[in-house]
Amino acid sequence: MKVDGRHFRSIWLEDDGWTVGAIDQRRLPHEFVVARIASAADATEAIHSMLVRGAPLIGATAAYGMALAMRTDASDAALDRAYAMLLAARPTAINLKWALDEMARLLRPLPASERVAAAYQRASEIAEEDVAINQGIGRHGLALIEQIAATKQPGEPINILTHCNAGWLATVDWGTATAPIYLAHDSGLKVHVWVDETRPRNQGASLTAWELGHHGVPHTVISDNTGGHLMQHRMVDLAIVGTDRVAANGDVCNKIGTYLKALAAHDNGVPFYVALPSPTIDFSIDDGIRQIPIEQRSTEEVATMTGRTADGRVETVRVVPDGSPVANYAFDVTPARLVTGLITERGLLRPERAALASAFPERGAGH
Ligand SMILES: CSC[C@@H](O)[C@@H](O)C(=O)COP(=O)(O)O
Repeated sequence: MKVDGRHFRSIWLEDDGWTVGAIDQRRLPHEFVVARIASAADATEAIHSMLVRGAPLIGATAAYGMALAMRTDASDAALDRAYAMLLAARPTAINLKWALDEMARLLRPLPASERVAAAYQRASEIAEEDVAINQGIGRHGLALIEQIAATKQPGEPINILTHCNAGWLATVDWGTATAPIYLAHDSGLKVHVWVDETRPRNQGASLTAWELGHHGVPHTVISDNTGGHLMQHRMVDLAIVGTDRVAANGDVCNKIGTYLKALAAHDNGVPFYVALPSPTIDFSIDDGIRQIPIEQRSTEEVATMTGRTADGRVETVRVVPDGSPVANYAFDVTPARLVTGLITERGLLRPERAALASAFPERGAGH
């Protein structure tokens, strides 16, 4: 997508043909800084520190991380070490394991002399596939938005609520939840997005609002507790969120607070859709609530807030009294029964195993 007239993806191979560039998402929206990833350790740290974040982008970064590892040492032992190190970078987004498994399955049978070129090739394909998948999600989600648009009076906006950042910054390009929104906006539909701020790291306020603003999509940032009120007053036509892992039974894991939005949507008859690329499906588990590992992050994220002062300095301040215990659960799981539908690259699906398995037969059970 465009930033100040220049086309950017969230991650790319640099012109030198081996280092990887990425937008440092920890610095947005205050500063636009490009980071250089030059080793598997750099890639691991980029994922762990949330320089890059969002399930599909974590997967693409890990794939490039494997390629960087092979460039240094293409032995079996180095492959195993890089796999284990990258896998441990973050626990919840299954795209990380999916991408590492893709790389390992390809590289293990090859002689060491062929591994570097093959790894870079597959990592670039994974990135390109993500872009194509998101465009597919966009087309199917656009049809949904068009249906709602047909029920509106001329000039009346379609109000879409989203949580966290499932935009182009969370993927290689386009985003998952935002792909239908960008296509709808670009096709001339009058969309307006309610952007949940998404404490504690404020991915909505810092990243989604930044993206939508740069693309000219009308939006309003709201505190995380506002969605229920808006839904009661018919101010939300549709909710679309992203996800970090969908269990085979259709349970959806996403950024903390998603479950509460789904409950409010259910109570108010608001359609609640989840946009996902197929690598986000974990066919190996059947109970998202009990089986998906929920990342617990530093309590500092809850106890502090970072922002820009009036004179332009970026500062972090404490908002919790010294001595008060703090907990920081980063994700929650929305049960499939609260999900109206899944927007995938192969169309809208019911959140259940049979629908997922028949849409993605090549994934089989457990892959
Ligand atoms: C297309 S991204 C979907 C999810 O990964 C996104 O909504 C989310 O929860 C990201 O969490 P984050 O902790 O910022 O990596």
